[in-house]
Amino acid sequence: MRKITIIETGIKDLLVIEPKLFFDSRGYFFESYNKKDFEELGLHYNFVQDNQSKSSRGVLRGLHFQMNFPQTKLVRVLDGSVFDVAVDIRCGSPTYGKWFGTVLSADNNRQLLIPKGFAHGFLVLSDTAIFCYKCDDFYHPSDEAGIAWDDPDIGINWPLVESPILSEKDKAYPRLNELCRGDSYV
Ligand SMILES: Cc1cn([C@H]2C[C@H](O)[C@@H](COP(=O)(O)OP(=O)(O)O[C@H]3O[C@H](C)C(=O)[C@H](O)[C@H]3O)O2)c(=O)[nH]c1=O
Repeated sequence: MRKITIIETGIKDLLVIEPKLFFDSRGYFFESYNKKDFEELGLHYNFVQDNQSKSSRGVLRGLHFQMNFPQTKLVRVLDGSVFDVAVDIRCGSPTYGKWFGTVLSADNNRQLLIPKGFAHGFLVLSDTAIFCYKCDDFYHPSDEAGIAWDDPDIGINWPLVESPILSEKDKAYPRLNELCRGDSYV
């Protein structure tokens, strides 16, 4: 019995994944990742690194990607809720520059499968949020890159109630049109 449901996002390869929960008098159980289920759905990834971060309400982390060592990410929320966003920056993609956002929370247990070639970020909606994710390549600090969270050409509709809390690094990222012209990154 397959224990995940796939929800299309309108952007090729970017998928929302809903796990099947098993409830009983003690609470619930679900498999947060099963390689066999993924492979039966044609989703062939070899995740090599798990990450976890905790953030307060209003924190926005992103939009990040690794330039030469791009990572597929399978992201979810263990506690609280976030508005999670992925932007297609695959040069030449028919949905290049298109964004998709969805609420990931400890209540909906939804996950977002973000393939290589996307920039990723999230805004914390709850008092705090614990965010965790699997990556299919390792962290390469010198390879980190990013796009301005408020790039007007992308036009992400962040559910902001006030200015987000950003790292100095995230405040300084360029707009997408400064990154990619034609079929390659500049
Ligand atoms: C990403 C990463 C970071 N670090 C260290 C480097 C810094 O000393 C510290 C915080 O790093 P950073 O400010 O880049 O963390 P985030 O802002 O959460 O970055 C992540 O947030 C967005 C949403 C992503 O999708 C990326 O996975 C990642 O860029 O953790 C590591 O040691 N390993 C890692 O894989």
